[in-house]
Amino acid sequence: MAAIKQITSETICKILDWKSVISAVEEAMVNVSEKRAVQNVRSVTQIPKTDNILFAMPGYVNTDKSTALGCKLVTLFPSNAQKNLPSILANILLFNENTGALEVIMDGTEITAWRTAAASVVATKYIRDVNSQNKTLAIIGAGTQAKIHAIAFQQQFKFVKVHVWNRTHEKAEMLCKELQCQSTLHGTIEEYIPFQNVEECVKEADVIVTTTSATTPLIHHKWVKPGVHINGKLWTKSSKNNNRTNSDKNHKLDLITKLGNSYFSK
Ligand SMILES: NC(=O)C1=CN([C@@H]2O[C@H](COP(=O)(O)OP(=O)(O)OC[C@H]3O[C@@H](n4cnc5c(N)ncnc54)[C@H](O)[C@@H]3O)[C@@H](O)[C@H]2O)C=CC1
Ligand SMILES: O=C(O)C1=NCCCC1
Repeated sequence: MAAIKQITSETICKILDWKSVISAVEEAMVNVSEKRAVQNVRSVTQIPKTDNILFAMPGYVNTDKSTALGCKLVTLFPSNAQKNLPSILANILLFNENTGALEVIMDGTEITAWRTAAASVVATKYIRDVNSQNKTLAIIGAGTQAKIHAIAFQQQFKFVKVHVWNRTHEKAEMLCKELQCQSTLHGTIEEYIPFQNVEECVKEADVIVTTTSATTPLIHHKWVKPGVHINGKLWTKSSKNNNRTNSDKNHKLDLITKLGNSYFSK
């Protein structure tokens, strides 16, 4: 049996670039839709009496360009934040499609983070008229997904303002400072603004990304502009809270399009 190849996070980080990742994610979505890829529903193993979860995410793709059989194994340990570790850690296993032998184990944490933001970019690209309308992006949260969404969205769309709200305001301030420094270094002119209040953060937004682990809604539909595009990035035990927005009988959020985890309201 051939030796199993191991690809570390250092190597993965050197390889990833936004143009390739966004185009690969878009291609993967098309392959799933056109049945060139098999993507079964992930299995969820929760460790009893904890919030800790192991997800198994298998997949197979067969196109003119490539064939691959793989499985991503992801852990979600929410209390890792207090240990200075990412709450989501992932590894990806690739198998020989003729023999089933394991050939590659690669770090999947960065790939998962980039893939998730790239999926939001693709959804936003198709649902919004990105060039003429997207002036303000609002990000709810200031963790891993908040930062990577800010980077991916600015790479693709160049919003003039990026608003950030987080439960702990200092973290929103820190993220804005970090992103502002990076944009200054790159000579771009966008403004990163931390908000104390969620309503103020989202009310002018053309696109919203929710990136928290909150289990109750944080945004009320009455606060958002007509036509706003909302990307909901999350995992909860209760799928009914999955878009982290609120609506009631009199003011219904009208979901006219759903693509992956993304919603558009009119
Ligand atoms: N990191 C990744 O690669 C992926 C993450 N996700 C999902 O995205 C969401 C965020 O993940 P990460 O950014 O990795 O986590 P993180 O641990 O880096 O950040 C979590 C964020 O949620 C906020 N938060 C937690 N509980 C809250 C509450 N009750 N109310 C308001 N805010 C609260 C924190 O302040 C922080 O901003 C999670 O639901 C996760 O399952 C989904 C796919 C991939
Ligand atoms: O890879 C993904 O997609 C994940 N979604 C929810 C949390 C675990 C990873």
